[in-house]
Amino acid sequence: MRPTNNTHTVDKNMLGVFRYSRRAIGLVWQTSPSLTIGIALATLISGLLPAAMAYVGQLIVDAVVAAMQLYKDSKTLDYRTALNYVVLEGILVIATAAAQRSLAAQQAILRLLLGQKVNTMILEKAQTLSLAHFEDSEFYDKLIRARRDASSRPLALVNKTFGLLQNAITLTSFSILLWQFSPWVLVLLVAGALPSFIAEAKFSGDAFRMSRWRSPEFRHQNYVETLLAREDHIKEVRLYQLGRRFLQRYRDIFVTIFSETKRLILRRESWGFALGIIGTLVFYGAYGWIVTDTVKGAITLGQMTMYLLLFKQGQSAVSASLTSISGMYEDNLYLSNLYEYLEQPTTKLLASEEDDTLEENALKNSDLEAENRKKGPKPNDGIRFEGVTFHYPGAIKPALSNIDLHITPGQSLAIVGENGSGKTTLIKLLTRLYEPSEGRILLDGLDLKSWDETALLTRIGVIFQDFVRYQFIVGENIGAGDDRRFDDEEGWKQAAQLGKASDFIGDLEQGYQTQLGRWFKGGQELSGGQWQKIALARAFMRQDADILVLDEPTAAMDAQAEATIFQHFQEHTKDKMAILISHRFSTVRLAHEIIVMEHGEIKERGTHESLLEQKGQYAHLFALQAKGYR
Ligand SMILES: Nc1ncnc2c1ncn2[C@@H]1O[C@H](COP(=O)(O)OP(=O)(O)OP(=O)(O)O)[C@@H](O)[C@H]1O
Repeated sequence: MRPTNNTHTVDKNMLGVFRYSRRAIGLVWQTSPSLTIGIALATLISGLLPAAMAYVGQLIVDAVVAAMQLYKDSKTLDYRTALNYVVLEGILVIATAAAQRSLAAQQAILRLLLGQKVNTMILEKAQTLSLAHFEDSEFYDKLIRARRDASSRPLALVNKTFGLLQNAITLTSFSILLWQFSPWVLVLLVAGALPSFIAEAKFSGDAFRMSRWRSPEFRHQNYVETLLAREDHIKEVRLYQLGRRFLQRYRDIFVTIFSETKRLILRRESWGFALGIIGTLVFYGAYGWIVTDTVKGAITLGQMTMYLLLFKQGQSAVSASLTSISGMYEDNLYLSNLYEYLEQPTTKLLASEEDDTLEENALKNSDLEAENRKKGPKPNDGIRFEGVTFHYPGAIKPALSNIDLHITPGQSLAIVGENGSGKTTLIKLLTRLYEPSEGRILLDGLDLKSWDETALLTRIGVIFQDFVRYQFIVGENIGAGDDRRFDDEEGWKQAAQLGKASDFIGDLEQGYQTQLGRWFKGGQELSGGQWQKIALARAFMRQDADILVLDEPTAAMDAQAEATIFQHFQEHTKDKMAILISHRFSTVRLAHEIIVMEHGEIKERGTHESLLEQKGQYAHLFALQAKGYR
């Protein structure tokens, strides 16, 4: 993956380090205005106190020198002034500690709140993205990168911005004091720091860009880690004795990432050292200058103490600023990545220009009433596929070509075909997970893309072959079929009855309250067939849905159980549309209409009897399977 343009822009423009600071501060402000103000105040106080302490230090030394002189001249002992200053400095030290502790506490609290906020934003955005986004590996990398460090980076950027501000305040107050010595000292202070600043900014940019290019490798390594350590993978990895091979792969990926990272670290540190020396030399040159001026009597001993302190602290403030800047650069690039993800355009499924019929154009007008999108102009017309062709993003061959279909309420359709013939893809288009590349799909006479999403989805109940096994309690696994009745215990029971799951649920010690899966304490694992019954019950939970789709969720059951379930399913979906994908002809034959798919096209269609008469592919496969059962 190559760096994007905006990382180049940041690279070219040194002020780029502040690019996202405003947004990060905005984000922090939204999270907690009071904490933001608290942090700003604590920062300001921490910034001013060092200069005040240095100044009091000068007053102490000068008071001591004056008191010594007084004692020498008149034998009068008066150390009250000096001691008062000592007390004052003690108070300032306590104030500094208070400001720093309060800063640390507020930052820690804010980190928790901000982490939660940014993660929620990332997850909310994920809900608006299409399935294609998740299948796109580059986009997936973006998502992973955005989630990694989500809790720390924005706050780190704010802390560093404030830290930089604090150092700027400190350095400005130092400058005011140093100005009295000589304006040239200030020029030296800035000039000495410049080379290191440039080097830091450059290397931080390099480090981030490298982590960006390396993102696929990191993801690969994470994946191998999952294979080696996750409960659902370990079984197969053990039995096939793949552990050693995968571990080697894990190490190999590290080696590729490591050598380049190591080179960068070494380069960064050696340049940092070399350029840092220039800064140190300049500082100590000025140091010498102050010492000689004191010896010559141009400044007092107290002033010398103060200037030396200012110089020493100035040096650390400058190096702290450099560290902040280099860190900020990385944080900024992280934020650019976060915003790139958050600003990813989401596909709008409404109105495309090229639709033909007048009726459609009228419907797809921009002022199309929201109500019109909740029902079609021809109720009970059912589902129509009209010349539907579909290419997966990046695929050369279409997964579906030129599909025409019509299913009316009360009808059931079975889809058969070899693996990869396009059966699941057809369902993905029907459920609007993807849009057709050509042609259109209508429900009750209205194009799917014009339908209001919620209105459309409440009409469809689907159980895919890779349905989700929620690591929740049994009841919630069923309730998930209808969000409005998620906790409806009566509803769970009825649906479980229809899905033939109630018997085995009754045998579970805690019935519907049994925790499922192994992820959480006390969880109970189910057999493949039992999970499928739970999934079926979930489909039955969706009472308002009049399009029900079963994409092979019964494959782990025996043929008899599958046929009984489908029969049962049809009885309870009398005026609904039922679509079944199955490789079992004993079930398929029960459907009103059957289509046979091959390479994304419909090869044969008809009832079981008419297809047998055609003596085509269907008849051939049916005979083969029947022979197997005999
Ligand atoms: N997300 C995807 N991205 C790209 N190509 C895909 C994707 N999903 C499926 N395909 C391809 O589309 C074609 C149709 O796949 P589909 O899943 O619809 O087949 P199917 O008939 O349901 O197969 P099976 O009986 O094995 O479930 C296959 O060639 C497959 O490789």
